[in-house]
Amino acid sequence: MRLTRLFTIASAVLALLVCGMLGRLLWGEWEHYRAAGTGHHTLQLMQRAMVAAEKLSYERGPVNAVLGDRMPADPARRARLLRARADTDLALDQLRQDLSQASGQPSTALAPLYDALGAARLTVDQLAALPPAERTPERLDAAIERMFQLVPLALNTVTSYTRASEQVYPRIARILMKARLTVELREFAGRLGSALTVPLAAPRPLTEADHQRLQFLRGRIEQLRQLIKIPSSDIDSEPRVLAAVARMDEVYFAAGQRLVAEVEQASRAGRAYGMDTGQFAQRYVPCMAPILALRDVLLQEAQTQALQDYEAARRELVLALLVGAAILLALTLLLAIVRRRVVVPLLRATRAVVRLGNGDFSMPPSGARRDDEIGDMLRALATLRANSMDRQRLEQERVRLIEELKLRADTDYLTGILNRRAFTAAGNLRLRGAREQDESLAVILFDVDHFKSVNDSYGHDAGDQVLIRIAEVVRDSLRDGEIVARYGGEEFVVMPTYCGLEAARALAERLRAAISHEPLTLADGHILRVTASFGVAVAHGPHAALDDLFHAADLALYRAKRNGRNRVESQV
Ligand SMILES: Nc1nc2c(ncn2[C@@H]2O[C@H](COP(=O)(O)OP(=O)(O)OP(=O)(O)O)[C@@H](O)[C@H]2O)c(=O)[nH]1
Repeated sequence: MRLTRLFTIASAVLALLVCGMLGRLLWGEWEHYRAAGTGHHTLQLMQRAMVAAEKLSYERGPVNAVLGDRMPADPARRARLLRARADTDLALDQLRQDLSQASGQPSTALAPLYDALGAARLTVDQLAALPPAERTPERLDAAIERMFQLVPLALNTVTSYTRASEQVYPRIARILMKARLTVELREFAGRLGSALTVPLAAPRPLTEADHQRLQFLRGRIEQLRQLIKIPSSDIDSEPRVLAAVARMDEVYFAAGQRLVAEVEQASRAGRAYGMDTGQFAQRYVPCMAPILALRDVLLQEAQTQALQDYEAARRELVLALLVGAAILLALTLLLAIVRRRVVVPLLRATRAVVRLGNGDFSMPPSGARRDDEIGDMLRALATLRANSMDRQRLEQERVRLIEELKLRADTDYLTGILNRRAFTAAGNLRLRGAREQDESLAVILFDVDHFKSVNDSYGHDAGDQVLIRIAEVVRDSLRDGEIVARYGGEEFVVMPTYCGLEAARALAERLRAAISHEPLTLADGHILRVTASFGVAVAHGPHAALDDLFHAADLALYRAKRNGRNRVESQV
């Protein structure tokens, strides 16, 4: 797998793993934050439901007062009942609104309670409209029982929300439990007061059943009191909570219970009660207020803790977001650095090595100044490149020298045209071609006339200049395929392309004329004119040999010399 691909896949896998991990972490924190928000809201709902239950309990006091009223009815008692009902309705409406808001649609959770409340109020109103004599104990019991049934309906709502809050806030579950117990305590305290409604309204002495009922309710109330007092969390030792509990003991369990005991004692002694239902309620109901005050203190503590949890969850979510963003940023930076500092230089180095292997030095390795392992590698690569370039240069020099040597082996050192060895080789090749193609091959041998006198008169260097110039003149006069060589001393040989004797003679004549007409200017300014004598020979047929051809040309040249020089002779 290519390194870039491997790096891309590794980066993607790493990024996925980190994102997954961060996603899981953030999701957990988000859930915690959302649950804390929902739980906080639920706690508020629970508080509302408790208030509604309390108002329903409270409404029974004015109901008892109205039911125990004589004729004509006391307008103050009526007005208090209407106020109590309005308070209950307001509390229920607020609870209904909050429930609707929480579920996002109109809530029907309180429908059974509303129905029962409407029916109970109707029963109370119908009974209150009757003359006191017709308000029989059975009718009064039935009306009060209907009112009793309302509180459990409201408390069901309280109970379900208490559980919901406890799930989100296990830490404050014990506080909520105690708040719930105070609501129950208030309810049973209310029932204790209501148990005296009928005897006070009649008025009549308490029956044995009344006593038993009072005994049962007192037992339940004492049980709830003990449960509330059991230390279960740090909150129990909070000064505010301790003060609220002491106030409840002092007001309800001392003054409130004493009032109930007074009625009981009066009944046992056969004395008049000295108060009717309304007067009793007026004294008894305020005694229950500290129970609700304790509930409110506990709920406030629960709210405070829930708010702290909500804030803590929010802080943790923000912190997790920041940490997540920092991790992603660090990972991105790390991958970018690894890519820039390791992967890219490695790829460039690889490309440079591959090019070096192919003899291409056009890509110098960059970053060799780096002070790390990659820098070491790039420096080694630069050294390798320099060495390879040196080696290539040496190799080219060697090839050039070999070619030069080869050229020198084939070239005459003075004139630069072919030497005798190279001409013999070329001549033999061409002779073989002539034999194969059944062609004629000619040789023109010529020799500078009286050359010794040139040397003698102007010096050996001047003689050399003459030889160089004659070679130039002849070379310039030849066409492609016609070869000229220095055969030795002042003797030259020309081999035309395949041709017969006449064509060779014509060429020899042209060369002779070119040499004789060319004025030769020496280095010292002297102008010379030299001539040359030419011998031409032609070979043909399967048995033609180069030596024979030269020999024949040499004989013709000899004849040209003998016949006066500066002329062309051919074999006979
Ligand atoms: N400067 C110079 N002279 C050379 C070279 N090779 C041969 N010679 C001279 O060429 C002369 C040839 O002289 P000869 O063989 O007597 O012939 P010639 O004087 O040309 O007279 P003919 O050939 O009969 O016309 C000699 O003096 C050689 O020394 C050379 O490379 N350079």
